[in-house]
Amino acid sequence: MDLFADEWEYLDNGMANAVFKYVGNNTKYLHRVLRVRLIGQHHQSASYISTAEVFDSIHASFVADRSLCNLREYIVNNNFELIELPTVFTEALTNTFKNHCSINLDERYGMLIDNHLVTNEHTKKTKYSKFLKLFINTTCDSGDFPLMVIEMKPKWLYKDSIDTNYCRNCAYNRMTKKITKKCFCFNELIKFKDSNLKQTLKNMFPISNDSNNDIVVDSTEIAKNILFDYFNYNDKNILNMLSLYQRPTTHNMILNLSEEFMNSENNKQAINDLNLKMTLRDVTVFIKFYRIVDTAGYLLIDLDTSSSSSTYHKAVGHHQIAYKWQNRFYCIEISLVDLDLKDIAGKWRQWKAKESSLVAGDWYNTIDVHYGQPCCVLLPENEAKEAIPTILSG
Ligand SMILES: O=P(O)(O)O[C@@H]1[C@@H](OP(=O)(O)O)[C@H](OP(=O)(O)O)[C@H](O)[C@H](OP(=O)(O)O)[C@H]1OP(=O)(O)O
Ligand SMILES: Nc1ncnc2c1ncn2[C@@H]1O[C@H](COP(=O)(O)OP(=O)(O)OP(=O)(O)O)[C@@H](O)[C@H]1O
Repeated sequence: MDLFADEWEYLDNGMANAVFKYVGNNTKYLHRVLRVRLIGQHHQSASYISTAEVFDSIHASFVADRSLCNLREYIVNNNFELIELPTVFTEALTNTFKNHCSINLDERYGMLIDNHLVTNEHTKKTKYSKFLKLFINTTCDSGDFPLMVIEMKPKWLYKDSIDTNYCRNCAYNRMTKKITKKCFCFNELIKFKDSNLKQTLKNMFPISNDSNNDIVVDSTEIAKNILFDYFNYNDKNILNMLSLYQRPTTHNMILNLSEEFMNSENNKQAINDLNLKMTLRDVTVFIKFYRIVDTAGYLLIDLDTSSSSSTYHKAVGHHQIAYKWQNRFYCIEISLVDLDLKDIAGKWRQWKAKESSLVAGDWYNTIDVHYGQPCCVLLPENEAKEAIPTILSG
């Protein structure tokens, strides 16, 4: 056995999983995290979805199935690996980290994933909201630019109806008081009429008055410029792609769910599709930034200088793009994690109840001046179709 609890460090956890970072010397686990299931509401119920099932569904839905091929490389990039966890290891991990989380000891498997947060004691972490975090390693390995990582949970990236004032994210955040004053909305990064992408990026990453660290201020500015180029000129950007695959196939899909619909054999495909859409409405996106220089200071990637944008860019793949900004070269690398299949049989009633509360409370419409003006007004469906490519080529 080569798994030892004292070689793992607790990183974070959500509702269903805890994530541990490897800090030992075994090359097999270097730069990887281990994701294990927690004891939760449903961990002993018949509808519990195990790590092995999550792993198989990621493979079946996002890797083997070509219909979601525009997301494939953001997922393959994680190098997901299913590993069997010896009971002694899980027990030791549970004991060591019992103050942080309660691991499900019945689970036989964990998932190894590439570590996207290469944090250390020099990392400055800024949590702008529950849905947006920025990590900057203030020690610069690569030229004078630090390694930066943005972690975002963009949630629902479309509007079901153009007639409502707020999108689901804004309506839901107001209803649940998760966010009481809006600074930005992820839907503003999706192309829409009169969008002001530069202002949105400013609102997303405000420079705090007490920030006297030049590296943090300068690198955040560079990252904002690169992100502007990425969201403005790249129609196949990750948020456009998520938006495309998240959209419901019928109007009021969740509100119309019923026992009859859920129990009908004829609806199996529609139910699986909805489950996939709900999974994609709850994913995490990591965007890593670094400067490209090799040890001798030479450029590693030839850049396409014919681009119309102010920064020059070249796609190594959709998930990895090189940019030139003020005569320096940077790379962004994008990964998609937390692609857990939902327990649809156990959850659809909650989803319907949430949607009913949003509608009953008129949260999509009533304008709340304290929260901020709604500016998540998306393009009408016919124009949106033109803005977002529907050709699903690889
Ligand atoms: O209902 P939502 O939109 O609040 O989403 C839940 C998430 O809340 P959030 O919006 O991130 O604050 C919630 O996130 P947190 O654990 O609260 O960070 C879960 O992701 C939950 O999914 P699951 O039960 O773990 O499968 C999510 O539940 P699902 O609706 O995806 O089933
Ligand atoms: N590959 C990774 N590299 C680095 N950190 C990670 C990685 N995957 C997850 N994390 C961190 O661990 C946290 C919890 O992980 P994760 O989102 O998978 O848990 P979860 O229980 O599924 O969350 P949720 O309840 O939101 O669905 C994330 O917010 C992120 O900060």
